[in-house]
Amino acid sequence: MESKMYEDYENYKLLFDEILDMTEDGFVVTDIDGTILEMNKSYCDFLGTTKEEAIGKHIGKFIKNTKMPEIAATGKKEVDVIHEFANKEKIQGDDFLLVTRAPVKRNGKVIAAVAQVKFRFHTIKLAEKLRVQDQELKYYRDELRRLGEDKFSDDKIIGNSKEFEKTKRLAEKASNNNLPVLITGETGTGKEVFANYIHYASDRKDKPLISINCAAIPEELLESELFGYEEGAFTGAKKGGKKGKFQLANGGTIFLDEIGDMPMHMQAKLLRVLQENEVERIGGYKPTPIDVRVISATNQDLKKLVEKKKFREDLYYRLNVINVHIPPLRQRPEDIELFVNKFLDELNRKYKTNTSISPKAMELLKNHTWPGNVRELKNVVESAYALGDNEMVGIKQLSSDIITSGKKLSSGFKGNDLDLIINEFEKEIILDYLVKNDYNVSKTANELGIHRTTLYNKFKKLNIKISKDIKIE
Ligand SMILES: Nc1ncnc2c1ncn2[C@@H]1O[C@H](COP(=O)(O)OP(=O)(O)OP(=O)(O)O)[C@@H](O)[C@H]1O
Repeated sequence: MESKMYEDYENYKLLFDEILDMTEDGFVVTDIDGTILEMNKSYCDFLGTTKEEAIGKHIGKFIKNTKMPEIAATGKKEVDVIHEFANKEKIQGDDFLLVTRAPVKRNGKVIAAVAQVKFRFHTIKLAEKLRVQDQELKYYRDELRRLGEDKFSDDKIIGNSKEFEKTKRLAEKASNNNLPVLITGETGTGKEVFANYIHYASDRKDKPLISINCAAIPEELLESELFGYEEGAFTGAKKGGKKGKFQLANGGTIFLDEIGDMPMHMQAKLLRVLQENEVERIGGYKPTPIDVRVISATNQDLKKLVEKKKFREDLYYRLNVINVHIPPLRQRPEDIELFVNKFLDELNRKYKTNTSISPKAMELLKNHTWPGNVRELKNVVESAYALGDNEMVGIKQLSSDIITSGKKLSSGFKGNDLDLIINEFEKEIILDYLVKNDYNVSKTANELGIHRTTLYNKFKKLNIKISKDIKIE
């Protein structure tokens, strides 16, 4: 039975329009003379017109060599014929179209003509465009990987002191297997740099390296961050649940930074994951198998934490299969110069300058004890560079603690007379502070923590003359 809707012309038209606009092919309906009765959006777009503009006009206005009146006149259908455009200037790139045209008959009499236009060439071009884009994407992906490798390749890790070379060789060995690695070292020694290096030198390099700082995440969130949760696992749980870092790192590496700060109950859960090689999301009942290489790092003495019962002994042994220890900077002063030059190079490249460092300033940096290690050194170089005049980083740009700590170590004993040595040492410090403070005596006295009069007395005793011509380098 014919639906009421089909009897209603207006409803039928709406339905017809909707269907026509769904297809990417072009459709046109004309009366027997070629006046456009309907044209869908795809075809309008293709011809650079609109429905409002086209309907009621003769099709020849848009397609000069149109065959629609001919179809109506002959009453013959044409399937998938090639149509070459005469008015190319209007057409967006396609010279040919595949067209099916048919007369519409009622009681054997032609009442209209319809045509379906397949934008095949359009599609072929689109496919070609996609192929080119795909190639580009592949190129950039490879490039990114190459950059990643480059970033963490052996020679990008600064340091060639004997101690440091040992560490590098161990890390290189670690990258050839899948065993757990524990990286130890004081803050700022480059533990994260090494975790990156091990991952990108391993055959997991094309898979993710996922890092998590166990100290930075609130205790109550750590479990869901590491292992994920199912939908509805707790109030506020995201729809669809959430993958944990272990799942995200599947096939790759997880870097558990500051592992010494992991709460005891999480340590038990972590141990289970490492033993079973599977994770269970919070609120889940089916564990998921995982293949993840674990690298952890700490600046704490985990052994001591084990003794104090703050770290599980079984977990400690499971994580510490390969121990990569990074020596503090003060134990490898030979590397300091390399770092300073590298950081200055980076700044020069970034800001297109040519700043160098004075030998005296370099000497002080080499003699500083660097409690904050490489991170501290990097900050010092950056701030000295920022304070300088773009040509030279000198003592003036260094902070007083670097000058004093550097001096203490650098003033080797040059004579036998203790007073003489002390005087020489004192004179050097005062001169450095004077230069740093632009020969402002009050400021210098203030920074040295002595009275101005005392400072003047020292000038006399040490034969220091206040003049900007004083050369200390
Ligand atoms: N050998 C190295 N070569 C190049 N850059 C380094 C090296 N070691 C450290 N750095 C740089 O020093 C800074 C600190 O390094 P990183 O964050 O890896 O230290 P960390 O030991 O993980 O510190 P923390 O214990 O505080 O987390 C970074 O800017 C890093 O790029």
